[in-house]
Amino acid sequence: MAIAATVSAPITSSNLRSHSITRPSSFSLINPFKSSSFTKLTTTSLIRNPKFGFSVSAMSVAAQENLSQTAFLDRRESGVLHFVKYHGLGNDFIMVNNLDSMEPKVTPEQAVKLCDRNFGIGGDGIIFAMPGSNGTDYTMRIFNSDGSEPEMCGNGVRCLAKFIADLNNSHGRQSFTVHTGAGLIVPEIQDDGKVKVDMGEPVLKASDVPTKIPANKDQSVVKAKIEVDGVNWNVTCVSMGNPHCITFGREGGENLVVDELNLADIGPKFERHALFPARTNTEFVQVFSRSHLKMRVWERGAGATLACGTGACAVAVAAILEGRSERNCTVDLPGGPLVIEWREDDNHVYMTGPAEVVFYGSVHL
Ligand SMILES: N[C@H](CCC[C@H](N)C(=O)O)C(=O)O
Repeated sequence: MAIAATVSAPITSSNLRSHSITRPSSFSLINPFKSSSFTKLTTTSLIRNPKFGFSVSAMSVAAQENLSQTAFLDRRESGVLHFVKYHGLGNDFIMVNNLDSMEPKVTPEQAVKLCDRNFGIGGDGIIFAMPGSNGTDYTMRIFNSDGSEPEMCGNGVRCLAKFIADLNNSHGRQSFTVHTGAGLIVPEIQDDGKVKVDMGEPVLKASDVPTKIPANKDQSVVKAKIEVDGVNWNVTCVSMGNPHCITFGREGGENLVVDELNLADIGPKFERHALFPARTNTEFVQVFSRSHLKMRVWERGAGATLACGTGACAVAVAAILEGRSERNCTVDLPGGPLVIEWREDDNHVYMTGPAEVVFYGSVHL
């Protein structure tokens, strides 16, 4: 599959005029950053744009049309995938409008190539907005950047909510019901543009996480000990639809200083540990106070990411189970903070955070 990505950055007609034409090309560019309307650029040449360090292509500006910014996603050219890039605190996804089918438009093998940050678009995963099922508004499926398919993605479902609003050209407070591998998930776009997500109930039963770590009397794994590469770690295991192994430190050691960890070394050893039959996401946590935690994450199927929404939820649950945190807390991730609440009355976990569009583009599959 040859990927020839056309990428549009925050460009305006002014900075297009200011650059010399370098070589001909023939692909269409989307300028989604016009405030109220959609300007379709047709191109016959490539313009090098030193301001953004990569090429944009534009030759003439077609008449402005009052279409949604994502109208180009409706264009159908065989072998071309139109997408929108979103991120949630730097955990970034290629978003695909898959509303016309329950079959993903991209295979797991293609997802690996598209997520490659040198030879593809780049991303921690690719997310498909699909028709609803079991009475929900939508369905979300996701492929990790290694091509594996997880059950759920917290940052991703916030991005999905904003993507759907974009597709519908709808604004303001709105919520959707989304069917996922973790069951029903309900994201709500708030007045300030952040997204609050009802992430459902955490799963604590060891065999459902799943983990083979010997469980407590109540079938959960809380403050258990596992040996990883000759070191004993204290861990608590939680599923948010996907498996999470949370550690606040080594056995007998002081509290973790997470910035000192070599994630690339220790992360894969947890991810592929024999005690996690479906592999696991692993969160390393530092406690600042009973309402303020800091974490780094090595994600199953994606490696070290800047943020993990299900991971932040699992961390809050583990901290509460270990008596380290209140039910409302802020979890600092490398990409920014998430606000998490594990509500006693419905046992649901709620996560609030941002989701931002980065660019629109099209690639030849
Ligand atoms: N890599 C994860 C899925 C993405 C989770 C993360 N990005 C989030 O925001 O929850 C897994 O295989 O379970």
